[in-house]
Amino acid sequence: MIELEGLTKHYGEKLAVDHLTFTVRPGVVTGFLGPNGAGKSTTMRMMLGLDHPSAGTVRIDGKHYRQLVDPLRYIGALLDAQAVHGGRTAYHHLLCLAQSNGIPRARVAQVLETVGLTSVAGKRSKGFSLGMGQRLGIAAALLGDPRILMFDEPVNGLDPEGIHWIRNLMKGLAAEGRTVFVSSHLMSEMALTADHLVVIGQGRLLADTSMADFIARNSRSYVRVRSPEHQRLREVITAAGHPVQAGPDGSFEVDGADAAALGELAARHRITLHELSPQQASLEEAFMGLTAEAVEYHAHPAAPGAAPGEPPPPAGAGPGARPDPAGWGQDRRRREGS
Ligand SMILES: Nc1ncnc2c1ncn2[C@@H]1O[C@H](COP(=O)(O)OP(=O)(O)OP(=O)(O)O)[C@@H](O)[C@H]1O
Repeated sequence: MIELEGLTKHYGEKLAVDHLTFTVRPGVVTGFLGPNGAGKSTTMRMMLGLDHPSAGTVRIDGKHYRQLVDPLRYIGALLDAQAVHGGRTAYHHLLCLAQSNGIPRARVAQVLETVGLTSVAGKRSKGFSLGMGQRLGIAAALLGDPRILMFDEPVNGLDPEGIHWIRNLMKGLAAEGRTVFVSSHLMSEMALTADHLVVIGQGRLLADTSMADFIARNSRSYVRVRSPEHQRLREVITAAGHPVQAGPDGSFEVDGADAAALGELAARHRITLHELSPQQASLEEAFMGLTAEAVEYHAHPAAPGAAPGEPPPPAGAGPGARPDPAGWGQDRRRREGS
């Protein structure tokens, strides 16, 4: 278990991490999300004792990182896969780590096998591809057989087979009762891997909840219906008190309704349905809805006729305004009355 209490980090004037309090629990994969510059890497570095907090504490199974004897046996991490002594072979890189952390030599061959690098164990890592470097970093994280694992962008540079492999690896580690904390910008992958999410923006905690709850809270869910008796169905649904909006291809969308109840309503009025499908946003859409205001670095479409290098208009103003994806951030704010 990892417990953060009021964790804060200033870099000069910059408040990179702002009073973060949350707990990463064992037995599930916890995803760590936030826009670029939100403070994820800084938080992870402080969790590993690599950066000193300006305030607050981190406890690893109840202890501060510096109190851990042979820390690789408690917590394994992949932070910067390129931070490897490139002149050493993969085997020697891992052997040095094992020897300096009291880990038996036999473990080196085991983790090389786990990550699929046995055949290149004798090669210098400076010749490794991005994906091989990533696998070597993961091997180092697994070396001490730790109860807690932390991965910063682990699928960077991995091909689809590699992405599939790391997804199953993380799920398997969590199923063994380990604590798995992982950051990624790849939302589709995170949606398949994580059970729980911690989301930060501009250093502050925005959400700490299950994947299903996060999507339900931060996006619009509705039922799409389609019928050859379009107008009659619309009248029946409206009369039942459900607001209706036009959808694509002659369908319409009913907010806040249950698909089964709508199907029964149509059946009672002997109306044929061609479609009755509950719709829910993806994790990516929910994430963008929640973090729209916490995004630090925006891309702006080039204004027609703008000279190269001309500064873009401010976010939220004029033709260069950043679109709120499907207005979901607004929907949420309206629901919450803010
Ligand atoms: N050593 C440093 N000195 C000064 N500012 C820093 C330093 N490290 C990070 N920052 C700033 O702190 C903020 C948080 O950075 P951090 O790298 O933790 O964000 P992140 O969420 O990991 O971003 P990304 O998704 O882009 O990797 C950023 O504004 C960054 O510029």
